[in-house]
Amino acid sequence: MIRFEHVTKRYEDGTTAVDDLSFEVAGGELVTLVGPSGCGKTTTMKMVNRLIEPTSGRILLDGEDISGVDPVELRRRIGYVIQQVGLFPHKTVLDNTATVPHLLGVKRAKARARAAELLELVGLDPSVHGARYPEQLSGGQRQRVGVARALAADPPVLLMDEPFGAVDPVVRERLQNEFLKLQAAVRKTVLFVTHDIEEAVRLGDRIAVYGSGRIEQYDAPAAVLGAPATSYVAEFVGADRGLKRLSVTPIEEGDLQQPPVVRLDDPLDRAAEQLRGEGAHWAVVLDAEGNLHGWISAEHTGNKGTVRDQARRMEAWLPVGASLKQAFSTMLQHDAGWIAVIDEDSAGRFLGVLTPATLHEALRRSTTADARDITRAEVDLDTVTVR
Ligand SMILES: Nc1ncnc2c1ncn2[C@@H]1O[C@H](COP(=O)(O)OP(=O)(O)OP(=O)(O)O)[C@@H](O)[C@H]1O
Repeated sequence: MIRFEHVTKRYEDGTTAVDDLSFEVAGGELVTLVGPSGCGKTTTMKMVNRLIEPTSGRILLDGEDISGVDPVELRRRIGYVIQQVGLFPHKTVLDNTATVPHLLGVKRAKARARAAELLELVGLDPSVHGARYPEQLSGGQRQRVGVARALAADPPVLLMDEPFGAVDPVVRERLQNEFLKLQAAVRKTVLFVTHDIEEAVRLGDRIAVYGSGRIEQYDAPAAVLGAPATSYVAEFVGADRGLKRLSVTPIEEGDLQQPPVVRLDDPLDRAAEQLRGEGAHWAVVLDAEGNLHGWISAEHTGNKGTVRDQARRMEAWLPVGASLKQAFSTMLQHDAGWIAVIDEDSAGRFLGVLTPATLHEALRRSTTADARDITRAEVDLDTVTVR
C-alpha cells in the first residue's frame, strides 16, 4: 500500500534526515515509527503527503509513484493528524469536522450529518460537544476531534504525528485504546509517529525502530522486544522489554495445557477414581455444554453425591486472546498456580489452562524464534523469571 524505495532526504543545510530508506506498509496495517528526537520520523511521514519532497528515491501509494500525483489530490486520500490538532478556533466542533467533506463538495447538511457520525465514532456526543468551540474542550477531546476530522473524507491512509503527545498519561492510554477499537473497525493504512516505545508497542502491528535517518529494525512488537536486531534497538526498547512483551503477546490455544476434566453431574466417587488414575490433585469442572463452571480439589472427591456439591467457582479465568500480561496479573491477583482459558465467542467453552510454565513457553514463542532460526537459548528472557 505505502512503499518506500531507497528514499533519502537531505535538507539544504546538508542535514541527512532520512538515509536510503526502503520499507513497505501493507493495506490496513498500523505501523508505528519510533525513535529518539531528530531521527527522521516526521520527515519520513511528511514525504508521504508531499509536504516534504525526497532528495532521491520513490514513494509508491497503491503502486503509484506519488511524485506524479497532484499534492492536493494526494492529500484527499491521506488523513493527517498532528499533535497541535490545528482546529479552526472560530468554528464549532461539528463544523470543524465537516470542513473536509464540505470542501470536497458534499452538501452542508450531509457533511454535518457525517460529522456527527464521526464524532460519535471517536467517543464524543455530537449533541453535547458538536456546538462547542475548540477552546471549550479538554486536550483529549480536541485530539478526538482531530482524529474525527482526519477520517471525514474516508481516506484509505492516515498519517498521525504524535497525535496523543500533548495529553496526560491516563487520557493518553484511553485515547490509544479508543483508537485501537476504531482502527479495528475502519482498517486504515496508518503511519503513526511517536517517540514513546510503550505507545509504539501498544498500537503497532509492526514497529519501525529508527536510528539516525535509518530503520534499525522493522518487525512485530513482540519480535522487536524479544529479539532486538542490534544493541541500539535493545537499549532503545529498554531493559524491561521482557515485561513489555508480556503485554503484546496474546494467549493462543496452542499454549494451553489440558488438565483432568470432570462434569458437574459426575458422581464424586468416579471423579476420585479418575483423579487417582491421572495422579492429579485437582480437576476443572465443566457443565453439560462444556462451559467452565469451576474446579474441584481431589480431597473433596470420594464422598457420596456429585461433583456439583463440592465444586468451587473459578475466579481466575481469561478469554483466549487476552495478553500474557493479563494472565500473569490474574495469577498473582488470585494467588493461583493456573488460570482457565475460555472461548468467549462460543458462550464460554473451556479451552485449557495456562500455568507459569506454559506462560513462559508462550513468551518464547512470541519472538517467533523458530521461524528466524534463532536458537531458543539466544532468546533472552532476562527480566521475566517465571518459576
Ligand atoms: N527544514 C529543515 N531543514 C534542515 N534540517 C531539518 C529540517 N527539518 C528537519 N531537519 C532535521 O532533520 C532531522 C530529522 O528531523 P525530523 O523532524 O524528521 O525528526 P523526528 O524524528 O521527527 O524528531 P522529533 O521526534 O523531535 O519530531 C533532524 O536533525 C532535524 O533537525
